[in-house]
Amino acid sequence: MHALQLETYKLTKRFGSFTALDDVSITVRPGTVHALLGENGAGKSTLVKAIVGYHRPTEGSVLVDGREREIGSPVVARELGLGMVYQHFTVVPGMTVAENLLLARGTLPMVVNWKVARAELQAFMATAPFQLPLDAQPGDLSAGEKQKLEILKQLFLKPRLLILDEPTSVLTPQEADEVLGALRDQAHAMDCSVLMITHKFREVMAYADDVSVLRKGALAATGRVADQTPVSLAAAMVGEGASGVVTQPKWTREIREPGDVKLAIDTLEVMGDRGEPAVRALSLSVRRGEIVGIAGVSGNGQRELMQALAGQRARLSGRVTVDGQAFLARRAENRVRKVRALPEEPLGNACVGPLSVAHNMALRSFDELPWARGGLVRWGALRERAREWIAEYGVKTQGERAPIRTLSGGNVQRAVLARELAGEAELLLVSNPVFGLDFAAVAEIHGRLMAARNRGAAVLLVSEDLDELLTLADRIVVMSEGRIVHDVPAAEATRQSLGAFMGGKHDGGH
Ligand SMILES: Nc1ncnc2c1ncn2[C@@H]1O[C@H](COP(=O)(O)OP(=O)(O)OP(=O)(O)O)[C@@H](O)[C@H]1O
Repeated sequence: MHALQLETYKLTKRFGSFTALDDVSITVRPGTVHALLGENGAGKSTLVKAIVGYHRPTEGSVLVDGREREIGSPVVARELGLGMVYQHFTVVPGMTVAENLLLARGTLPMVVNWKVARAELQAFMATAPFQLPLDAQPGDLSAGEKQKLEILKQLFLKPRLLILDEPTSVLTPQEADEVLGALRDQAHAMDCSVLMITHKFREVMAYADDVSVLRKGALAATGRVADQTPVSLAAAMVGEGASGVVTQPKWTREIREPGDVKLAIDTLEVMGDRGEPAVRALSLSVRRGEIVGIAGVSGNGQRELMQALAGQRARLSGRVTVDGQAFLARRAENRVRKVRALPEEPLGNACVGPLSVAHNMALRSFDELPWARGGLVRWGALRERAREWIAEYGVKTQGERAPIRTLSGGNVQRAVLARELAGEAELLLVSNPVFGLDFAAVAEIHGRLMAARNRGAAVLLVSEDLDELLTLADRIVVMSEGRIVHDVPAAEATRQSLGAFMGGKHDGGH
C-alpha cells in the first residue's frame, strides 16, 4: 500500500514566548484528502512545516503509519515519503521545466542521460494530472503554471503523502477543479494521501474527505467533511458567536459615474522574458472612481503589462500617460501622481524579508517629509505610524520590530496594503491581491480597494479569479495573447461569456 497514514500527537510549536501551534492532534487517513482550514495566522503553515521537519516541534510527535518518527529535516521527511508543495515558489529560474523536475529529486547525477531522462519525463507528463511544456523556462510561466510546476515536481517524486499549502489560489476555477479532482483520484486510488491547506469552503466540501480547523494555534474541529457545512466550518474558524458576520461583505459599491481618465495606455508593446512579444498594441484607459478588471488565462501578458506599467520591465513602444502626462513610473512620478502598486507575491516583490514590519512600511516614505528632516530619518515617528497601521489594518505580528518574513501570507499582504494605500493613492495597480488569503482577509482587502474606488481612485486589477473580478470591477477586459479581446461592463459579464473570450474567442469586426 502506497498511501500512508499520518498522525500528529499533541504537536506544539513556540516561537519565543508565542505559541503558534498548541497541542494539535490530527489524523490523515490513508488514501484520503484532508483539508486544513483556519484564518490567517491560525498556525496552518506552522503545523505542516513541523510535520515535514522544517520546524522542530517544541513538544509532541509525528507518527507515520502508526510509528513515531523523528523528522529533523525536510530530507528525512522526503525519505519517509512526505512531499510538500509550498505556497511560495521554489522553482529554479533559468532552468527549464524538465530540469526543474529532475532537480526535485535533490540530487543531480554526474552525467545526465538526456535521452533516458527525457523519455522518463515525457512518460510522467503523459500521466500527470496536467501538462506543461518541458522546455519552458519558469520566467515564461504564469503564477498558475508555476503552481502547477510545484505540484508536478512533488508528484514526480511519487510521495506517499502530499502536503499542499493553498494549491489553487492562482488557478482558474476550471484549473482548480482539474487539479483537485486529479489529486483526489490519486488519493482514492491509494497512490498517496493528501493534506491540503485551503481557504475555500467550496474546495473542502467538493474534494476533501476529512477536515481539521485551527484557531489561534489550537485544533477547533476535526472530522469527516460529510458531518460539516460551510456555516459550521466558518463558526469553527472564527469561534462561536461570530459566525453570523463571516458571510457579510464589509463594503458597498457606491453608485458613481467614472471621472476623468487617470491612466491611459496607448498601443503599448512589451517583450516577454525570451524576447517574444508579450503585450501587443494594447490600449486601455482607467478613469477615476473606476475599477477595471483584467481577466485572462495566466500567461497571456498580464504579468508583463503590470510590470511595464510599474517600471519593472522595459516598454518597447507605445505610450503610457497618467493625468495626461507621460508616465515612466519613476519614484518622483509615483509620488506626484499618487500611483501605487500591489504586486503578486508581495513578500518577494514588495518587501525586504529580513527587515522589520516598520522598515517595510516605511519603504515608500522614509526619506520624505515629515519623516526625514535635515537628512535625518525620524525612525521613532515611523515606528509609531507602523503601530497605527498594524492596528488599523489588523496586521497580526509580534510587533513592528518583527522581521516581515515571519508574518503569515495574509498579514504580509495587509502590511503592504497599508503602505500602498496611505496618502490617498489615486491610481492603484493591483495583481492577484488575495492570493492565499482567508475569507476575512479577502473581505478586508476587497473593502479597502472598493473604498479607494469610492473616493475616486482609479484601480487596475489583474486577477485570475473571475469571481473576484465580477465582484469588484466596474468594467472587465479580457486579455488573450497579449491583446485585449473583449471589453464589457461588469454588470453585463458572466463567467461563461468571459470564459469564452479567455479561451481565445475574439470580439468580431474590429
Ligand atoms: N519563524 C517565526 N517566528 C516567529 N513567529 C512566527 C514564525 N513563523 C510563524 N510565526 C507566527 O505564527 C503564527 C502562525 O503563522 P502561520 O504562518 O502558521 O499561519 P497560517 O495559518 O499559515 O496563516 P496564513 O493563512 O496567513 O498563511 C503567526 O502569528 C506568525 O506570525
